[in-house]
Amino acid sequence: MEKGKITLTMIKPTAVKEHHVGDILAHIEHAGFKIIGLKMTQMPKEKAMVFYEVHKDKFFFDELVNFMKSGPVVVAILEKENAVKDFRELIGSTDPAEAEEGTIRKLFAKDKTHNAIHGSDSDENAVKEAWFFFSEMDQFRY
Ligand SMILES: Nc1ncnc2c1ncn2[C@@H]1O[C@H](COP(=O)(O)OP(=O)(O)OP(=O)(O)O)[C@@H](O)[C@H]1O
Repeated sequence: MEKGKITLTMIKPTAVKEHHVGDILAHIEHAGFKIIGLKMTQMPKEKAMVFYEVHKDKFFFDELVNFMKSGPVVVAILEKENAVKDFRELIGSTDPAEAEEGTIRKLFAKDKTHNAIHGSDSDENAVKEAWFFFSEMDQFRY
């Protein structure tokens, strides 16, 4: 797993429940990202709290954690040059009302909390988040 070339994404519970997993993964692959790790999982409250720890003092933290633990998520490690920056462009703004046309959040998000998808915000966090969800044998080179 090469820092600078990977990002971590998570398709959030509402998008999974509404059967958008296939469409979202197709969107990601068509944009040139290679899936090098992939799984469905459900985070217990403690794990969701750790994942979003940087937001623990924000007013939306409880709502965010409760939402993220509410159902299965699909997590993937994605590989591409400039993965973090390019992926954040592909997903669009946190608030879907502000997201550009054609972005994943514009297409599939409902509101700021139920915003369909996560993307790492730095190369450091991408690596950290990849190890948070995937062991060595679940990360692939091909
Ligand atoms: N003002 C807000 N009201 C409600 N929820 C919010 C707000 N700001 C952020 N969030 C929630 O917290 C998550 C993390 O916030 P962050 O600022 O890191 O946005 P992001 O990087 O676009 O999203 P993510 O980390 O999920 O990729 C957002 O995806 C969103 O679900």
